[in-house]
Amino acid sequence: MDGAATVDPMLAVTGLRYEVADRVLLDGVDLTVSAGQSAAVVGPSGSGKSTLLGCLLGLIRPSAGSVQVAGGDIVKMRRRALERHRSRHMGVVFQFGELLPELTPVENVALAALLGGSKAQRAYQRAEELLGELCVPYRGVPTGRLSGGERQRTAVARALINDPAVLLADEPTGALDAATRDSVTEVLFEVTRRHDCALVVVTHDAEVADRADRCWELKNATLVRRDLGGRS
Ligand SMILES: Nc1ncnc2c1ncn2[C@@H]1O[C@H](COP(=O)(O)OP(=O)(O)OP(=O)(O)O)[C@@H](O)[C@H]1O
Repeated sequence: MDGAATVDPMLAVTGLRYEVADRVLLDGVDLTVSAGQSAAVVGPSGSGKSTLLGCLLGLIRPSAGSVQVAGGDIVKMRRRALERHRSRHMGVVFQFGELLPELTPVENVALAALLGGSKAQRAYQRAEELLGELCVPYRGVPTGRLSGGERQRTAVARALINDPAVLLADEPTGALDAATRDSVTEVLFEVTRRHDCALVVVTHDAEVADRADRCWELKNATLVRRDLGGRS
């Protein structure tokens, strides 16, 4: 959908329901995130956080509810339209980066733009800019040779390359040591503000959850607001 930059909230989830086997994993889940804002989703293992993220990405189709991304309801979209919408308006950072280790960081980041339909010169130029902004060194060596933190910053650059309205992160610091975790956390929240994205981060990491504007716990299939040390 064009003109997404003017649509806010960038992400609006309403009445989401999903059941698997005989268990209801999501029931009446509502979540709204505006441009430049962040929401953390926490909860015990098995509570359904990955399932929720799958619904937000359009990889899992809920049995009820809507997921408005940049003004378009992805639940109602057919596969091709959904893939286009996702590539155009959503960026994802996974726990282990999910980058291609043989490609350079520039190639990994540019690839997402090329798949999104960008011209090669523009894709590579933008990839260089983003990697510079996120302080990824050695942009010409295979990504597999970078440190864990550098790889995650490359993954953040890749998530940003198509100027997404919505940024989703699944345990982005889960595989990092404490010092690296802090720098990746900083980058994630900083780019959310600078690039005016709506960020949803699923995390077990209290430090990450604490940085978000809002924190929600997935409990008994619904999202319950968690207090962040007195912040509202
Ligand atoms: N297709 C499926 N068939 C059967 N059970 C499923 C299916 N998908 C998810 N589940 C179950 O639903 C529950 C929620 O899974 P989910 O991966 O969303 O939890 P989670 O909160 O992300 O857990 P973790 O923090 O460990 O990653 C789990 O008990 C899982 O085994």
